[in-house]
Amino acid sequence: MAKKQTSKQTGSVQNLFREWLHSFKDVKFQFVTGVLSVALSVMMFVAYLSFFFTGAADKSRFDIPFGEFFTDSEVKVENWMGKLGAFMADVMFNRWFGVASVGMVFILFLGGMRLLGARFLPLRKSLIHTFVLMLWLSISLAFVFVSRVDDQYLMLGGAHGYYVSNWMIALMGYTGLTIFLLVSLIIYLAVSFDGFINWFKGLFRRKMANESLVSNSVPEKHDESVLVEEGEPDDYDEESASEPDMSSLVANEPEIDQQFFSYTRSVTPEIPVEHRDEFENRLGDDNFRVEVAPLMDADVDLGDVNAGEPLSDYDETQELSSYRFPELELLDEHHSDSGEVSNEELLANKERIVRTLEDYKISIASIKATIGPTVTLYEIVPAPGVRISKIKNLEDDIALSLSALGIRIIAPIPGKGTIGIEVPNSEPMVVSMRDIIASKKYQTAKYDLPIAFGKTISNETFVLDLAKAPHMLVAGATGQGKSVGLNAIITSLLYKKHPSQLKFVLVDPKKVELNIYSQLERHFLAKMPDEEEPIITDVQRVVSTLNSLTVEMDSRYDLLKQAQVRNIKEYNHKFVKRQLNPERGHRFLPYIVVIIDEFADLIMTAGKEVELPIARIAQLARAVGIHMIIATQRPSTNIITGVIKANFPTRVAFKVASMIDSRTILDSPGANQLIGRGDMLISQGSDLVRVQCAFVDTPEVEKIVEFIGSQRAYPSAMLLPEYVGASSEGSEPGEVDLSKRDSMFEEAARIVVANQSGSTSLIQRRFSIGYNRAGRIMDQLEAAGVVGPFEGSKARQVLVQDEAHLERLFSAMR
Ligand SMILES: Nc1ncnc2c1ncn2[C@@H]1O[C@H](COP(=O)(O)OP(=O)(O)OP(=O)(O)O)[C@@H](O)[C@H]1O
Repeated sequence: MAKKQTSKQTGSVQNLFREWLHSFKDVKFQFVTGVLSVALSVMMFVAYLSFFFTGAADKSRFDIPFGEFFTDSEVKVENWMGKLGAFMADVMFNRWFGVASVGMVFILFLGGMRLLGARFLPLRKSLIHTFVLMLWLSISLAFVFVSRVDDQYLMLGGAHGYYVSNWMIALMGYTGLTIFLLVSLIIYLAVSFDGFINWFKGLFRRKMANESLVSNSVPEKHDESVLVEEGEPDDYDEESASEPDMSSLVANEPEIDQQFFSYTRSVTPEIPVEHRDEFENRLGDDNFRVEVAPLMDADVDLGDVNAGEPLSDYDETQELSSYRFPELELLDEHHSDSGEVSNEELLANKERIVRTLEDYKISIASIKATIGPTVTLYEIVPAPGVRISKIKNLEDDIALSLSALGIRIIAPIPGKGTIGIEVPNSEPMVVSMRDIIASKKYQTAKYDLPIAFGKTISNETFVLDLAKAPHMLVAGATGQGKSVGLNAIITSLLYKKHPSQLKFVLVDPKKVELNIYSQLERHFLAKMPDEEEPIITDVQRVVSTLNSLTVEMDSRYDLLKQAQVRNIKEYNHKFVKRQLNPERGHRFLPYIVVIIDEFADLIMTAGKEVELPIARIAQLARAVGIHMIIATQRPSTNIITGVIKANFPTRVAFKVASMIDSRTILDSPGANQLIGRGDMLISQGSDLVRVQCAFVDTPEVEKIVEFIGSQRAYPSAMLLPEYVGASSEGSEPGEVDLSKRDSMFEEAARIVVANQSGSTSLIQRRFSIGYNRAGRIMDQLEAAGVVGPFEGSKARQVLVQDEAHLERLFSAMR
């Protein structure tokens, strides 16, 4: 009884606390609090500033009793903010943290401005930094000025600094405290600022390098004075100064590479371009490290060596280095009224399950309940000799006796040998996206494309990697949570990925569902060059965008082949390590996630035209980082065809109308028994997991989009390659008018002959032109007899063997 009362009291305290938290979400409340905080911080700052000039004069006033000080109008002070100001400043300076108390004013101002909608700095980080600095500064100032306290009107370190430093001096002595303060400052800087450690190490390295250069023998060809004066590269040592061994350069030895690279980087501009090419050819196509070769060239004047820092890894985020990831505060906490399953409910359900089974002469050995957000799983161990199929057949009867919709029986639970009965909770809980994003599982997930879907039946956060999925089919009857699910997918990717690492292609024939994301155009979206709208709604545009994605896919495969890697991850790793030369068309490849809402509409209107490119992308695009998510309301076999199904191994089913629909999407029944509102089944191969989808409301998505959209962006959306329909690729060469050759015709022919590859994407890449124009040039090359006819996905055959032959062909044409 007493226990019940205590839990009731705790519940009401929790409710009060929740209400209090909720009041912060009220816009008026936020505005008023914001205005008050900013005003108070300004007043405090003025009082604080004035204290430096008026503190001495006002000091004696504080001897007057507190009540009298404030009530007696005869008592006057000098502070610019009057008695209140004098009092506040005295408290801040002398009783709290001394000069460092200004940190509190700063935080009050920042918090107030945030409530008014202005974001200068991240609030939480600023709070932590300010607090740490306040403590440190207060102790340090008190320590340094410890003997000069009594006759001063202001204690620089405040009472806090005074007492703590005195206590620490007694504890570890003056020397101990000095070391403590210095070390704590270094640790703080190292933890808080990324560049600090390198800078700190650099202090010692530079010193050591100088010493070693002065005292040791330096290879003769180096101009010692210049090297010493300009500072050595970080990892300079004698070994790297001596003649490098070519084999060590080619072998994958990162440290050595770095040394040579850093050492020779600034030499490279001195090497004639032809010279560099020679070495590049010798060492292999795309190896950035080949530029070290000129180090062996005795003619290079090393007197000009500008010993720079080692060339660090390529940072794809550099262009938008100031980009801030969305903050957790943008998401709301959604609390349903209760969401808790009472003991009574558990016991009653258990009783009913046991009784129903007994009615059918099924006895059980034990029963265990696991409470999930919307469903409770009762795990039954049947008594020996009971056939599982018998229990499964009673599904409807048990559902009837529990008078609950959406009972699902799992017989047996895979890997457990028990039978599961999932019973919906009478008061389902809403799983907030905020909780899922804040969860350790999502935060620490090392996935390439983490999707935080929601919570499983045992209340665990469910996160999957879209990069491994690798394509996803989402189905569910209208109003069962599909749109919320898509928003959860996009949100979880936005919270983890930088705009340089991920692009979305959003297709929304309904025109309303995904339109909300159009503000992300210049950060996260990809589109065709001539496309005006960032979200694709027109069916014909969808067809060309999908085809353009297949072109992008092919061109990514070409890049992977040239880089001799198997997938996007290895490719990007090589690119980041600067082992792939951007001048040879290499680029950092962002993941592309294609989301198609209402796939049924598309198939109905465009049929095979969309099905074929989708199937092609789904079959091949995984390795090159293109992933598809298609959603539909109508999971019938004419929409989700065999081809589509075979290529979309991850299936997500919200509640559907019938068992047939469930079979179409999941290959098994179950989705028809879900309870709706985000209740879903996720199938990955043979696994079927029931998950309550995280809830993210439209205003939250708007806030996230606004947060990202208002930041500095790329000049445009990522441009997909242009697509020319198959008809123009395969057009008759006779139709091409060679008197109107493209201005790049000759250059393109030379590249094709030099590479002995008739690939349109090669021309497109080399000249940075659209696919249309590159395709036209290729047709002209065919008409001129430089390349053979179009051969599908393969590059065309090159008919001209060398440049001399080509030149003869040109002169015949002129
Ligand atoms: N994960 C969830 N948790 C709680 N409630 C949800 C969840 N998902 C959806 N709902 C509720 O269901 C309603 C309908 O969801 P949603 O708009 O996602 O359905 P839908 O399947 O996309 O419908 P339609 O196909 O008609 O667009 C939401 O407004 C919300 O109230």
